[in-house]
Amino acid sequence: MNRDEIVNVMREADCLHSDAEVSAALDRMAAAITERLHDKNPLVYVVLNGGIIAAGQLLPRLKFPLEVAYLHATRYGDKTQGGGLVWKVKPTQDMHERTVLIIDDILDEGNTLAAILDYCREMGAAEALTAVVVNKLHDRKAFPGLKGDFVGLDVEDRFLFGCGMDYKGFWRNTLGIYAVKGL
Ligand SMILES: O=P(O)(O)OC[C@H]1O[C@H](OP(=O)(O)OP(=O)(O)O)[C@H](O)[C@@H]1O
Ligand SMILES: Nc1nc2[nH]cnc2c(=O)[nH]1
Repeated sequence: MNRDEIVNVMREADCLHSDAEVSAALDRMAAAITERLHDKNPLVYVVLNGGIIAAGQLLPRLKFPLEVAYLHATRYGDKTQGGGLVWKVKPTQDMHERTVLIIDDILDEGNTLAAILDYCREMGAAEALTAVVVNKLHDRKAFPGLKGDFVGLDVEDRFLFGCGMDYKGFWRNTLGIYAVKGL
């Protein structure tokens, strides 16, 4: 790890959405999730690592009974382009006949969430929905029309970090959303 590089990336980054804007988006998401799921006793899966901030911010805004669990699936590593999805931890709870909500930081190409949704449906979930803070705007989605069910903000097609998204493993720990200079 080159600490100067990590510090400079933040210093030079463009802030695309401030803490306050992300917080307002999370409020809107929580209201929409509550309206849809308040009486469903959902099983909520956090997608590690990126979903950690989204979940930490969103879950306390949901004032109804739910269960929380985690899974770990990754396809970017330290790179700015995704590869094949690697399951590090598969879901362990029985999701048969359950309403499942998947929380992640970003729907970019959507391969990650599409694979997780397929898995939940194979495991017998009654319905599987997704909540993402960010949807990246471009025409490279895994399939046409792929969308999150609950989306905070649409963001331009740049390499992002913050709010759970990392730059070489760092800077997940902000609420605001940043784009790397030149990417
Ligand atoms: O829509 P996609 O193009 O599939 O990309 C979205 C995924 O990429 C990031 O995870 P990453 O693979 O970087 O793993 P991490 O969360 O552990 O950093 C992010 O947290 C999403 O899970
Ligand atoms: N850090 C980060 N991870 C991602 N995973 C998919 N898209 C992105 C992105 O723009 N930034």
